[in-house]
Amino acid sequence: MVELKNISEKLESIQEEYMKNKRVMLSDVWTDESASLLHEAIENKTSFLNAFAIDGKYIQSSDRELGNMTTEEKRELQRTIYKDASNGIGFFYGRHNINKNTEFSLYKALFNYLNSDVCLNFIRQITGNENVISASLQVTRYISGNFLTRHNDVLPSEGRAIAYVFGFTPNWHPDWGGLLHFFNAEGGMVDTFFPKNNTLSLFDVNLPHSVSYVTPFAKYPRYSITGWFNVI
Ligand SMILES: O=C(O)CCC(=O)C(=O)O
Ligand SMILES: [Fe+2]
Repeated sequence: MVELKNISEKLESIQEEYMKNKRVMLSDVWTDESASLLHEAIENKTSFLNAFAIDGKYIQSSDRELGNMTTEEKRELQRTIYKDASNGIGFFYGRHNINKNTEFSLYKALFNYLNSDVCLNFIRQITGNENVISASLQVTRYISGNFLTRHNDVLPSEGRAIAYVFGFTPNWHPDWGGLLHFFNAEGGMVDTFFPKNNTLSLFDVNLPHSVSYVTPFAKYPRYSITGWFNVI
């Protein structure tokens, strides 16, 4: 069983903040049992595929596939990824997709919970978006060298309305990167959400944002469960 804590007494201030900034970060969101079950599953029971693009083509490679590359191949891959990133479109991070066909019982329960009326009503209340009817999800892992350059999450074909990030990273140091930055329309940085454990960041898909480069000296991976609340 996974579930969020009841936070009805804080709801009004959360709503106000979301309405004002189109983003909000909540702390201590999962029940203690859910937080530790999810954390343990992400760390020990989840296989990640490394997502990146080469010449505009979306690629997902396992850690083993990347590990088996020669030094020369790795260097070439890095060069290609960095070239796109330097032009403003780049990503390199680990992901594990969860959907209605997922068999692992905890992730199945998580998918059902995030798509339940209890959870969707909570999101509708905070954001004022009454049309939210589904959630899509993935587990993500950012290790040293991973990043996601500035973008928005608008994708009409999937009806994305609100992006969410459940943080599962205790004891993160800002020097390690992996910071969720928000930008205004002029490209100025307006806010930063710091990776933490048992948090929920919610933001409007129109807000430009990025995940900063995770430095070579990051002690741990930055783990999250992330996705979108959708209107279709
Ligand atoms: O992990 C995060 O903080 C944000 C991820 C993100 O922006 C995305 O996956 O589109
Ligand atoms: Fe995003």
